[in-house]
Amino acid sequence: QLSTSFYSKTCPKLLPIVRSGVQSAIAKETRMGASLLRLHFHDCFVNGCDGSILLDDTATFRGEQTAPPNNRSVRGFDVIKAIKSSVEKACPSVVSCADILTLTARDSVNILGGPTWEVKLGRRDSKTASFSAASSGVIPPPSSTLANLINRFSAKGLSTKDMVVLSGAHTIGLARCTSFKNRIYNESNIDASFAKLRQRSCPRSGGDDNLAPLDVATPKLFDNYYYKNLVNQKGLLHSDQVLHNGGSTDSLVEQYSKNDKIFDADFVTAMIKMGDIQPLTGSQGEIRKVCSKPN
Ligand code: HEM
Ligand SMILES: [Ca+2]
Ligand SMILES: [Ca+2]
Repeated sequence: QLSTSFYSKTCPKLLPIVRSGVQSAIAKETRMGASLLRLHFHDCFVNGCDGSILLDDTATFRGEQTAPPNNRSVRGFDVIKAIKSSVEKACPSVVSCADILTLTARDSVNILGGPTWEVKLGRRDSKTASFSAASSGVIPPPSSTLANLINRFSAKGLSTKDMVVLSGAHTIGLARCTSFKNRIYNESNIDASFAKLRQRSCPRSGGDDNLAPLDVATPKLFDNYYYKNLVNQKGLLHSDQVLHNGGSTDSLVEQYSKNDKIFDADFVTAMIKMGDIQPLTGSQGEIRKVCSKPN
């Protein structure tokens, strides 16, 4: 159903409009590339890539933005809003927010030094969002075991390999102290000097919103250092280090740590698969005029 040429007649300028919006957002703040990539992941894992995460809460509706995996953590809504308004000027009521979000994820990866690929388009927007689905554990928490990560991705039709390679998105961006505190104080499969370094800005008590880079080596570049860190026991999240902790995914992590080309190629394949999760197509859903609310 989805196709790379979906808007080629109806909105021929779409791709350059989105790319320049992402470019200027990243020029203002590098982290925004990471935030947009994560937003797409958190959209796709909750009832498919349908823009549901973009819907704001109202007095009578609680959507996904305040669910535990998202609350005080996901960001980038203003950038999506600005890009959508440029797209609406060029082609009113034609392009879905779900597709715009998918394109921003692709452009973010590429602008920060990663690969690019052709994005399949034609997703439509949901008319609602689900606080309960977003809170149910479909998006795995950072305390996850390897078995839980494998299961959660498998439930979305993604393989263990897809899970390991998509986790490589943690080559960019930041995490809050609360997401890694237990690991840096209580775990033993962590490089001692790395744990000390992170403890400096993440105290045992308090500081929960203090930020640290997910990739200690090259936090602003989309590369394979995430995997090199894991081999050296410098994964920030518990859910990062379980990918290289004597289990079934060690060899894949080692392969990606040594070969950036294979990482890029497998990442592209897995991103396309993730973008294919349960899209609304045809006459399902709608094309929102504003991404934060249903028409
Ligand atoms: C494998 C399971 C995953 C877990 C358990 C996980 C967990 C997390 C956590 C806890 C954070 C930090 C949030 C905070 O402290 O505010 C984070 C950040 C991030 N995640 Fe994941 N994640 C996973 C997979 C993914 C995937 C598949 C992608 C994208 C393809 C992704 C992209 C990101 C990015 C880019 C950031 C940084 C965001 C920013 O700086 O704004 N993650 N993730
Ligand atoms: Ca969704
Ligand atoms: Ca990096």
